Amino acid sequence: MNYKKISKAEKELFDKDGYILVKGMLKPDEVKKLYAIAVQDQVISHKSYDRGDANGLRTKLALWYSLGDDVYSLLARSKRIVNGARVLLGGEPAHFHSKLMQKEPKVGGAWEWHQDYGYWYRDGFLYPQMISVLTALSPATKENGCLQVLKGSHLAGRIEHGFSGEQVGANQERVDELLKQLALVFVEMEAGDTLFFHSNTLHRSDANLSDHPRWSLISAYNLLTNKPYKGNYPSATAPINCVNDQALLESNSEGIEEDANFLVK
Ligand SMILES: O=C(O)CCC(=O)C(=O)O
Ligand SMILES: [Fe+2]
Repeated sequence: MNYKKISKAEKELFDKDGYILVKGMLKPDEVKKLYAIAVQDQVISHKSYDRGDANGLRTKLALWYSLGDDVYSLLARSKRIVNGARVLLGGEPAHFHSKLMQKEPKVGGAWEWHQDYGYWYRDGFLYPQMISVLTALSPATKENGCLQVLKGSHLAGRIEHGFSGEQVGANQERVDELLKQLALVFVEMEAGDTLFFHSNTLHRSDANLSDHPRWSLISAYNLLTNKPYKGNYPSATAPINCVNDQALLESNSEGIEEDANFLVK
């Protein structure tokens, strides 16, 4: 089977726009398997916490640091994803964390405009040499609150972030100015598509008021040399133990282990 590979042209686009969308990164069988496991995964379910938005709507998420042999981690460790991170970061990546986002019908909350580096700066990463890799496990549309990105906003550098309810958001005055100049793109995705975006790319999403869930897996990578100077994030300071792209389909894992190092809220 041939799997997608990030090309030089995609890297150039990423450098210019701050993101690239890779259609069909996962084969239909793979995303079907991943989603079926995710929705019945009791460990994910009880390790999840929620984040409220300004209207009190809540998105559930489970976040863990070190990668194991569960199917989600196998995707985050797969050659195609790690190689994508390597090409786009321009060097050897390490894995910071992965999270399973569960934006349920009618209740899934909105996310304020932010840069992921707005958070990670506080976690002790000195450089924005970091990337988010979001794979849609179910279709993402305008109706169910797909991700929105401001094209080219990564070139603005890190923007000041402050608390906005339970979330951390980018300075609104700057966001408003950038909104006048840059294209706002609704990133609609089919299940199995993957979006790579720069850690300084401004993004947000609307609440999911539709009848359809929006689930996604987001893995964050840093350049291995960009180790955090504080905190305890073992996987962010070590090379990734990569697996072949076939590993996901070959795995017998039923879900994530109870003792994975989850973020506990
Ligand atoms: O998937 C979303 O709607 C936004 C999530 C996000 O940006 C984040 O968790 O940093
Ligand atoms: Fe984000």
